[in-house]
Amino acid sequence: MRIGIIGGGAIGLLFASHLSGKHSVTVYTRTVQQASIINHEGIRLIQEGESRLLDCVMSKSLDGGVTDQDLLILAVKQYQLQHILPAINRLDVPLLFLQNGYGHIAHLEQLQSRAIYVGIVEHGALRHNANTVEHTGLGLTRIASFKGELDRLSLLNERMDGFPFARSEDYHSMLLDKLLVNAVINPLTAILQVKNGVLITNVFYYQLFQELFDEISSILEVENKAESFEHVKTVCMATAGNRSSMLKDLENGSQTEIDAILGHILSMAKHKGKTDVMASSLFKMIKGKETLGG
Ligand SMILES: NC(=O)C1=CN([C@@H]2O[C@H](COP(=O)(O)OP(=O)(O)OC[C@H]3O[C@@H](n4cnc5c(N)ncnc54)[C@H](OP(=O)(O)O)[C@@H]3O)[C@@H](O)[C@H]2O)C=CC1
Ligand SMILES: CC(C)(CO)C(=O)C(=O)O
Repeated sequence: MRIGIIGGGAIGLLFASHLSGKHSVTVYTRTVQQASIINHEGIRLIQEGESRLLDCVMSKSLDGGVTDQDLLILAVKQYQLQHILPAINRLDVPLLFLQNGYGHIAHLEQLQSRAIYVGIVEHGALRHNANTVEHTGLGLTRIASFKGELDRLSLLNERMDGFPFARSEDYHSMLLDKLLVNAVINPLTAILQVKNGVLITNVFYYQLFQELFDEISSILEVENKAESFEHVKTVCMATAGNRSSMLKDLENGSQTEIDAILGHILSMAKHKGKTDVMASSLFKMIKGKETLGG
């Protein structure tokens, strides 16, 4: 299968390196320079302390347009999507969106593709440079259909050791589960400047963690709060040594995905007339830090 991946960041390079074993992969980058590096030097994948060079991945700048793909994977940050949409909105190619949060869903209706899938990535990935990515945490990618038959997505039927895919029947609840995890862990770790696990081990931070979960789960009208709390806590403990993506973004002086995460929750709270004191305060704190450059 010909697979195009838009975005040569951590997730784009991770997917390119794992999928290139069985597929013909093209990475569409923002800059001509990155495409040239990938074409000349390949992609280096670091995993479990070993480094592998994948030299069969092609790369092009997205400015040249997308041609002849059987599947197009969107691996840019949620706030970067608006610049990509003009390049894909008339394509009739199956599309797979991998963004965190829920903000991208609003864009999907306007696309002409008859098959649109959304995924949540439970792997950890860190980009070291233009063509090197480290697979920092082995997980899986869950995929659900936004539009079109999920059965037609052949990736779901492939056995790929170390890089599994799983189907979800309901995109809304799949994205909300991940949204809840990111909405509780990411802003708290980013503001308190701690690794994920400290939210559980520090008694005072753990109280904040519980209170924020309570507020957000009420806004999202989560049905089984006890089970959902355990899930968020389990993810937090399983990723105890991680610096969350929001903390890393602030440390790097990059824009965060706060709009797609807490921003979406705040609009739901407003719409439903729910209390959002903590979420609203954290939103403003992150925005303030972004404005100061991290
Ligand atoms: N990293 C992780 O471990 C995980 C990430 N995710 C989610 O996956 C998504 C992607 O994250 P991640 O890969 O970490 O982000 P990165 O910032 O590492 O990568 C985004 C990439 O998109 C590229 N890009 C931006 N604009 C364009 C454009 N106009 N045309 C082509 N490429 C463009 C950027 O290019 P440039 O560098 O040149 O600006 C960058 O390489 C996010 O929503 C994130 O939340 C989910 C789970 C885990
Ligand atoms: C699950 C978690 C919180 C892991 O760090 C994550 O997805 C992130 O940092 O964005």
